[in-house]
Amino acid sequence: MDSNHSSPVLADTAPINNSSLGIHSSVTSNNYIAIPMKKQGKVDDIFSNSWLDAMRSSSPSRKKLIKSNEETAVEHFDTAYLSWMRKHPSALIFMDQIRKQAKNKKVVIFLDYDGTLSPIVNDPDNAFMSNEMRLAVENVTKLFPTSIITGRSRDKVCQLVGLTELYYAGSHGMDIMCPVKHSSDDNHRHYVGLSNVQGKELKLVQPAREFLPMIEQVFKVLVRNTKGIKGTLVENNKFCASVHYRNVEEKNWSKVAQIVHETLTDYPRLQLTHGRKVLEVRPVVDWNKGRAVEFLLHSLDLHDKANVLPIYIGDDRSDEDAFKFLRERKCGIGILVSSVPKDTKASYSLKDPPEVMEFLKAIANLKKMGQL
Ligand SMILES: O=P(O)(O)OC[C@H]1O[C@H](O[C@H]2O[C@H](CO)[C@@H](O)[C@H](O)[C@H]2O)[C@H](O)[C@@H](O)[C@@H]1O
Repeated sequence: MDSNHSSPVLADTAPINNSSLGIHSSVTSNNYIAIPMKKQGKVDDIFSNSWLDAMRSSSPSRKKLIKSNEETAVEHFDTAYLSWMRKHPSALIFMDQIRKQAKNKKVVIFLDYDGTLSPIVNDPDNAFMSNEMRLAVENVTKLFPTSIITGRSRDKVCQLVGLTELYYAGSHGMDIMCPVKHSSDDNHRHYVGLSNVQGKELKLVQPAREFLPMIEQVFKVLVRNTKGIKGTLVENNKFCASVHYRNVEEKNWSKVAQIVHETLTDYPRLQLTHGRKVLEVRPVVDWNKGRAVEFLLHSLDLHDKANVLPIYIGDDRSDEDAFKFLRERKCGIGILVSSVPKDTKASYSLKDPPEVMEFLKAIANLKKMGQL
């Protein structure tokens, strides 16, 4: 691979038309789903098709070993994974290529939390990062400007990460705490206030602030409406509400989808995105993890393409907005964390959080040895 952007660009839209029902929904490359303004026809059909497909594919598990004979256990899936890795090579194996791209540039690190720094677990409250990972992140923050960009609320992720020398963007980038900008700030309209954290003056930027009461309301409605479905968990992520179905029996997934769908018909200013076994309800605003990366680069005065190399590591569909931003910017490295082949705009891949940790250690070592 000769550049940051040599993997194929994906088709922008995978249309899902239920035109016979008078409903036109589509999943875009950003994974936003248009919510039909009014219900028509048999809504059940919708959930048995597009939504359910998206729900099933949201967090695929690795296929089990299939023994082809006594001696060999062939993991058929590996063939597909290896072929996918030709397009999205391992950032660890291709570290030297990354080092060359970063040479004489200021590296800026962006990290997603769940599935990137912490393993995916059944209970979101138990998604802890290991102490070794925390140390690896801490070492990186001492060498490179580093931000965490997550779907979780900013408060929650600050608590989970527990490090102060980095910047946090919660609610898929809609709640950013970052340095006070030195030069012109074209996003000043999103500015909410100043905060003093351990003697450092930081500013708070919340582009969807007006939606706060609406999200609080829809959160309560979703909790009430999904109460009867065993295993459902609704999480309040401040500027979005996440409806988890990881612990719901698959036969009930269509019920979860239907409830979320019906709830959203009362909220035309909210939209739905899919994450890993989670339906994310968020405001219809032109803001996402990609916009957050762009905003942070400006706030850190690190938007100069000639001298700065942003590296973004994430595992989920919402991270695709950041990968897309870097790809379109033609400067930056997107790394998808996945142990299965996935459509992505990232250039490189890492298999799982332990590999992310190895990558963070490796890039920190290169810097310490003066090779970056
Ligand atoms: O942007 P992220 O940091 O990746 O956050 C996305 C969502 O992550 C969390 O949910 C996911 O991880 C859980 C814990 O491992 C898992 O149980 C769940 O199935 C995953 O979807 C978090 O709980 C959500 O609020 C975030 O939006």
